[in-house]
Amino acid sequence: MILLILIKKKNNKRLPPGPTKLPIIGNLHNLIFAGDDHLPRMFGELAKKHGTFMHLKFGQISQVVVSSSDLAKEFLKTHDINFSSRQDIFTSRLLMYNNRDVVFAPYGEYWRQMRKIVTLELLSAKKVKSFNRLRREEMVKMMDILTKAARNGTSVNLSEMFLILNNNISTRSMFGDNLRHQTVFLDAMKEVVVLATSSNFSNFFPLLENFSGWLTGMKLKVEKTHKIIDKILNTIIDEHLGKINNDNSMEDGEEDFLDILLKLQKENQFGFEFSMNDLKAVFLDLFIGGTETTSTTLEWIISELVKNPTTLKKVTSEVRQKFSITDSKTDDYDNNFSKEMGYMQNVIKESFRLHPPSPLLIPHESREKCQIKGYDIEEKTSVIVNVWAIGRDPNKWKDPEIFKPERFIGNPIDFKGSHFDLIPFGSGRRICPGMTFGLANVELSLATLLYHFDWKIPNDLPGKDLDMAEGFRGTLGRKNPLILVPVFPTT
Ligand code: HEM
Repeated sequence: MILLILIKKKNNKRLPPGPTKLPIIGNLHNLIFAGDDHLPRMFGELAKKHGTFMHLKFGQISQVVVSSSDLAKEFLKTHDINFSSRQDIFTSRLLMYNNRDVVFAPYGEYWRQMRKIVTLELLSAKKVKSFNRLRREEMVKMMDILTKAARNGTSVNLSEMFLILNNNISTRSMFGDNLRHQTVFLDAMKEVVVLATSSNFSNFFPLLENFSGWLTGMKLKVEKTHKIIDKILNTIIDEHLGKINNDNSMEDGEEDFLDILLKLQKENQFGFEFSMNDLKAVFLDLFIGGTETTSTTLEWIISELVKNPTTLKKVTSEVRQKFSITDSKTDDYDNNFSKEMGYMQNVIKESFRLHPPSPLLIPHESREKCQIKGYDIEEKTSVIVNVWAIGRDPNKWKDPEIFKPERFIGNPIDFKGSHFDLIPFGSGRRICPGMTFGLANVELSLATLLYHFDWKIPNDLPGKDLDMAEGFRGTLGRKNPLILVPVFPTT
């Protein structure tokens, strides 16, 4: 009898519609058949059949996928507090010191405090500005390579170059100019990024994670990578500790992220126990959060501009009129310099609309059961917001597949989190805290690239022939690298 009541109760739940679920695996077959190649598109296609509010089951994980701006607002604004947690997944737990970072920390006091510190002490507008000199030096390095290529008429792999540029800016802001550690750190981090973002069996069957992690060899792999990273971090931290102990006169503007975290820890400024492992977890976040997202953004903007020569001409003309060469050379140019370049801002918005680097945000998790639009959402449901599909929604955007920055002229919509048709950084409590840092890199790089060079495809192919295939690897980048020839402007 009790069993019957329980079954009845269970069946009474009104879940959002979704594709047929198979016993045990649920909808894992949908994932397997689609491959990992383009998850946002796969979810977008399923939404066309089952609706913008969809329920799936991946192994043991109950999953909701939302694909409209109205629903995004429900989850990220109206019910934000309930959906501000994260799933406790196997790989991130092992890599991120038991999820003591910001990205993967569950909602709670620890996450709130850490987020406050990251936002106010590390990624504030003032701190971002303090890295202007460093950013400018990295631009000069990039310019040297491009100038040589322009002189020789050779092509450059811009995808690789943008990744190196943003890696360098990240590592230098994080722990200074130690090139020896920079190379070792970057090599190990490549592996961490792959492991942290890859979907794997153990994450779908948490109850079996020890067994499956061992069976697939994933546990061993993650533990090995974690050990390597931990060792490198310990060395970098020891050196910084030595520096701080020997020199208490460090100016605000000279401090890198690690200096600040260690200082706060030493002064016991956290108001709670903040161990060395906690510090290392937050430190890794800043690198993972900040590099690929930013280089992918640049990659897509330049791709779309080369593909659309009229837009390229228009934005180049604006940049060459308004971006003074001294902007990139003086130490204290204002980060607001690009606000004067209204059309360039629209180009960036339009690129975020079509190519959000983090197209499914980072999955949120419900803290308790609730009802949305008459559907039951259970506790610990994982929520994916398909920002990629929202940006291409034909009900919201005219000619959604066409790159047209003009659509933003006289249109107040921006990407700061209050317009749900355009949320590349998310919205609400979990919105990206690194927006200012990321945009500073994107804007200065873009202005520099357009100010100094014209761009063409190798073998003088027309822009419309540029390959624009997308490849999803946690971030949504180009499937194939962007290879272009820089040309000195003739006027
Ligand atoms: C163009 C550049 C960037 C884009 C498009 C981007 C996008 C995002 C998105 C979509 C999220 C998830 C929001 C959610 O869960 O709803 C996120 C979270 C986060 N990002 Fe970024 N990001 C960028 C740059 C950065 C940078 C430069 C940093 C740090 C240096 C950073 C650090 C973080 C952190 C720590 C989180 C986790 C926030 C939390 O869970 O509370 N991001 N970002």
